[in-house]
Amino acid sequence: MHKLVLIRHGESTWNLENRFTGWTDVDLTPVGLEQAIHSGRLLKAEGYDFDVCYTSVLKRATRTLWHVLDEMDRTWLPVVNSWRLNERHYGALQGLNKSETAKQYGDAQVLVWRRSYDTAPPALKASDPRSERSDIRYAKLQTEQVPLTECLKDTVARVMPFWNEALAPAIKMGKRVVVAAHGNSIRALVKYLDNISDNDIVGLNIPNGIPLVYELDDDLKPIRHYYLGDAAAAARAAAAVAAQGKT
Ligand SMILES: O=C(O)[C@@H](CO)OP(=O)(O)O
Repeated sequence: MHKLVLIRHGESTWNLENRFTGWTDVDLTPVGLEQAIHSGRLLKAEGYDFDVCYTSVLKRATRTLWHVLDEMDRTWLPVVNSWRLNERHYGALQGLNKSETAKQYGDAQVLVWRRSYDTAPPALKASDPRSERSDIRYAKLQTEQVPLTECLKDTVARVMPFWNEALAPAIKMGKRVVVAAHGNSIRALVKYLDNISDNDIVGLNIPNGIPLVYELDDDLKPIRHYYLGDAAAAARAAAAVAAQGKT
């Protein structure tokens, strides 16, 4: 039996301000930092240890991982950063307030933009100053690989090669893996792992800064999964994420 630990980053400044974030590289708030530290303490207290760590190229996730590892006295572990674990790109919504957007377009439309499987938010123009296409961290990618918007289906399509080529082989080799990523890149992984339908994935929300443990069999099929710590608090935090897009 393998254990895979997934952690969504701690609260970010734009989570606090309730803004669509996507690939915008905002930092953790003091609360987010505490959530990361708490996750590290919890993992250590529960006897977890890792051999290799994976995260995105966005600082809210990398910093979350660093603090988790610091608390576990494991800052020396190898860390692989991949853009494939980045948050889903939020297109022209990046920077907008979620509940103001719901007031303008309605709760139902914002739910579609936030949680539908295959409807992407309006795209950024490539010339928009918010576009990440000129960001040096993506310089080695083909232009079209740096999205101008994404639906979850698009995120699944770019996360899955990373699962197949990096995460799954490492887990199969017996390595203990932790992934510090984002609400929607984790939803993409969970959709695949639990074979969640396109309709049911709409209801899945991942809370900030709480380790989500997947127990996997030898074929990497999930046996069960659970949040570490207070399960009721994790459920409340997931419900609060769901409510962020309402008026
Ligand atoms: O804004 C975002 O990039 C994500 C995660 O914070 O938000 P949502 O939960 O609305 O998909």
